[in-house]
Amino acid sequence: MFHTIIFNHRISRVFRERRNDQKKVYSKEIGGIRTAQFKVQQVSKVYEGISPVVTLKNINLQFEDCEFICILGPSGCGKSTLLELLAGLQKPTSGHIFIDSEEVIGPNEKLGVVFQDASLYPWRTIFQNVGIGLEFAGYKRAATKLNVEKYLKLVGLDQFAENYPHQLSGGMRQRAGIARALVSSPEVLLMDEPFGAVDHSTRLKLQDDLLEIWEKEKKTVIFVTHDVSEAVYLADRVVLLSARPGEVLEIFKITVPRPRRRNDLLLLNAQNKIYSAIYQVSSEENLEYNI
Ligand SMILES: Nc1ncnc2c1ncn2[C@@H]1O[C@H](COP(=O)(O)OP(=O)(O)OP(=O)(O)O)[C@@H](O)[C@H]1O
Repeated sequence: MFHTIIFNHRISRVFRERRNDQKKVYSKEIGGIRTAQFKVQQVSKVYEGISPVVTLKNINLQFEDCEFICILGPSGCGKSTLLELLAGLQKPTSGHIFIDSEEVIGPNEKLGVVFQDASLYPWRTIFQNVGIGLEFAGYKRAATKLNVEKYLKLVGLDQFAENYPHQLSGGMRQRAGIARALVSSPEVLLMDEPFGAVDHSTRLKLQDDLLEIWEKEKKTVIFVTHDVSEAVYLADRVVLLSARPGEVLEIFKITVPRPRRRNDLLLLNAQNKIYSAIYQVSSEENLEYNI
């Protein structure tokens, strides 16, 4: 709920501020294909307090257009913090994040975010939840309706537009969260363990659905997970973070052709390579990975 309030408050402010000067360009591209140059330069994050928590250290990353990146790491290594920095929901203590050479200093309409708990308003229907960003941005009802319907269909929820979140399963609520993030045509989709709270078979189905959406929508996707098999199945590249303070330990390029089969030996090999890297570090430095 904390995420929901912060997210919606900041998003609505940003949308309102930019509405007038960007509306023309933005409406042209709504529903269309937009991609971005997205990079992270020397980013560190320290949470100040009685005992400051150094969470991320010297992160350098560059994301390619339409790339599917998974950020993998042990519990508490700073994955969610990194995603919140990328989303502009928090500021780095040092370093910079750029999208299309514009520094990310707050929520940005080029970035769509999906959290672990879907963060839907319980008093709004699924249609109203998905359309909330466009509503705040002042889009005309007809344009909003067209886009919301398009994305509800894409995530398989067109029959549930008038339902309320409590009338949907956890997996369906996550789909609604994905539709809400996509409806404003972001260039980058940021996902923080979006399937962490659903059962195993729903999770596998959602992974396949997400890949199908990604193929159709051509977005850069940055997906946080602590599940090695999920990362390897989804990603073009897997960024492995160390235990806190999170540093980039290794980046694995997953070259297994798509569509992938879960029991493909090449995928299993890729998983083993990542496990080896994790265990090597664990035994050398006594790190604990909850994977
Ligand atoms: N707002 C905050 N204030 C102070 N410390 C924080 C804050 N948010 C996170 N932390 C600390 O930063 C560290 C990283 O937290 P974060 O949630 O980013 O990790 P994570 O890798 O996503 O963990 P998990 O996989 O368990 O969700 C933790 O030690 C956490 O206690």
